[in-house]
Amino acid sequence: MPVWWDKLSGRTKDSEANCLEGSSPKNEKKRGKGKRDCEVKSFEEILVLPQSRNSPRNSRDFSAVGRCSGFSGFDSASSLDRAHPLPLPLEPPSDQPGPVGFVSGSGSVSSLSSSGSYDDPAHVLDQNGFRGHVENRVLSPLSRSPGRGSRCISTGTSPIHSRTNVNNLDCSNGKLEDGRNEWHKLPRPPGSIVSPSPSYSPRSPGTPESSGGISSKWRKGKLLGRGTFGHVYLGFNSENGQMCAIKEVRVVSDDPSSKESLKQLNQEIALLSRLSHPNIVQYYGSDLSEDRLSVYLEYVSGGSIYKLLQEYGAFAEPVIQNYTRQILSGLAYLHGRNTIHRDIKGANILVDPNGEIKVADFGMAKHVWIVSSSMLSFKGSPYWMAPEVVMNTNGYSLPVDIWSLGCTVLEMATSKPPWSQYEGVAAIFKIGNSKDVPEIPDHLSADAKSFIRQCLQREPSARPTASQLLGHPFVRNQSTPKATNVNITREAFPRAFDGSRTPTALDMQSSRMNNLDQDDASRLVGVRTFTCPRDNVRAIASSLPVSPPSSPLRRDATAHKNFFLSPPHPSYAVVKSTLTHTNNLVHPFRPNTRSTFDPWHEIPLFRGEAPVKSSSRTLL
Ligand SMILES: Nc1ncnc2c1ncn2[C@@H]1O[C@H](COP(=O)(O)OP(=O)(O)OP(=O)(O)O)[C@@H](O)[C@H]1O
Repeated sequence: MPVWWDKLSGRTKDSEANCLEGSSPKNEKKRGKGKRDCEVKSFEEILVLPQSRNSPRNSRDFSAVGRCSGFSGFDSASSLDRAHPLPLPLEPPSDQPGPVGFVSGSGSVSSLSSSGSYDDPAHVLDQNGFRGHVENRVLSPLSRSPGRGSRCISTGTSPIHSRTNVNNLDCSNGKLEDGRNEWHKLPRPPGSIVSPSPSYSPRSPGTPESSGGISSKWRKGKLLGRGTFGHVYLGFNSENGQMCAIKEVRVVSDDPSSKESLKQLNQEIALLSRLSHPNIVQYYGSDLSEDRLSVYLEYVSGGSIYKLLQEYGAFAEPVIQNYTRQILSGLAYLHGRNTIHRDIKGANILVDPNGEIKVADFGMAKHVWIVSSSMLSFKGSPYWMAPEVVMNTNGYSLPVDIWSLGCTVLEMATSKPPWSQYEGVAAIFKIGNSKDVPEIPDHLSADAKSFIRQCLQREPSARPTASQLLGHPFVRNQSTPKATNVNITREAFPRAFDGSRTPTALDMQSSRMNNLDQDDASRLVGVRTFTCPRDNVRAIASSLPVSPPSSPLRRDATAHKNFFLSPPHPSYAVVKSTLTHTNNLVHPFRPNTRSTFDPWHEIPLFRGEAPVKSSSRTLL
């Protein structure tokens, strides 16, 4: 559980106990005083409280208003805008890397409803049936120990195990003070991460724990970059020499843009805290201090693809192949967890000095959620945006990332995103209203062209999935041991690795290519004559997080639209029908099948297939 959680939730033994006894309406009626104690304030309520009364600028005061174990969201008025409760990451028992603790007894799922988290797409069961960080709250022994009037026995020698840091998950032995075993072990969900604390690094085993809370472990260093939602600094742990990236958003109680930034960062935490993959930037932990929310992330020192392109120009094809394969690998993992990134572009893909790719910036990411009604918002960066996002007719789903990947491959090949010859608004209409696909440069190999064409199919259902694309010859024909990554990357960007230039992060700020500028915004607002996507463009203008925080696009970001998602990606159905017609094939998308059939050879195989009908609707 992050250090700040208790600050926010203001747990007391009594209130916690009442909360943990279950918060079903039935129980709440029974509990009387307990109900009052357990009353959950939305984060919005917390943020708008007058300074004189429980000022949120003072973290102690958060505790006075944020009772129990959660809050219902930043904007309780809108189910779409309902924020994710800040996640409660778990520290893995040091001696038990596999299983996680499970709280038995009264720390029931029903207590979770008080946080409103059931309404939250990021808290639904993933395809493996695991509940992500909602369950973390249940799983954490600490989430209930205070409420039971007991505290955990600390077995660690580090001050991290002190009582003041109970929320740092010090109950690794699963025992309460009185020696009772209060939790039992469950198998860890596949792909789940149970220890997103900064001291945990899956690729740096044996990292010693440091004293104090999460924030006290890290000293803030130089500015690495600025994003739409805050600043990113280098963090250094002077006890163990480890580095991290600290993404910070300021908490300003009555500032809507601060609220939006917090919401966005909160969403990023919610998703990232459940992910662990070599090609996805690793989440370490988070902390809410008096006036800012900080997220601790794996530090990726090479900068983004966008930045490398700005500095060194277009990449050679082997580099593109290598990076693309790694991005795909990250996407396949993400999509396998029904999560859409929604903002794949060079600026959000980081490269480490070994040439290892890390997909970053999950502020836009969403869990695909099957529900009876749905709402989607326009999100993404215009030049990388899939047509279905612009058109907003049938909703969208995982294939939007595949389109954006195609755009990113073009970006790597030309150092510019597709449609870059058009102004932002014109590009949006080009994407949404025309039948054109971006130009593919002649100098690319046939495999590269074929790969890009596959990604940039206007019909989302025709786009192969990330897993399928991993079998495409463009990325399949690589041997990519780590050393190869290093060599390819060193060769392509010698100065990035010889110390002759340390790229500054400030020059990473968004360019016109990445973001609509203010002029674009005014023009967007003024658009009246377009027929088809006019409403969509308006919605984009008001909800796209593609402009600087000061832009009216950001300040007036209120519009969201209701619509239903496309049916599930039907590529597998297409494959199935293909198999019916081509007897021998076992799996046409994997190399070395019995047939010599190459699914990537020609596109028409995927064309003209009607989407599989589905009655389910998906919420983003
Ligand atoms: N893990 C990291 N390691 C190193 N640098 C990072 C890391 N995360 C972010 N940065 C730097 O900070 C910059 C801004 O980060 P990021 O894009 O995540 O912020 P954001 O507010 O979410 O941005 P956006 O405007 O794209 O939504 C990046 O371009 C990069 O230079």
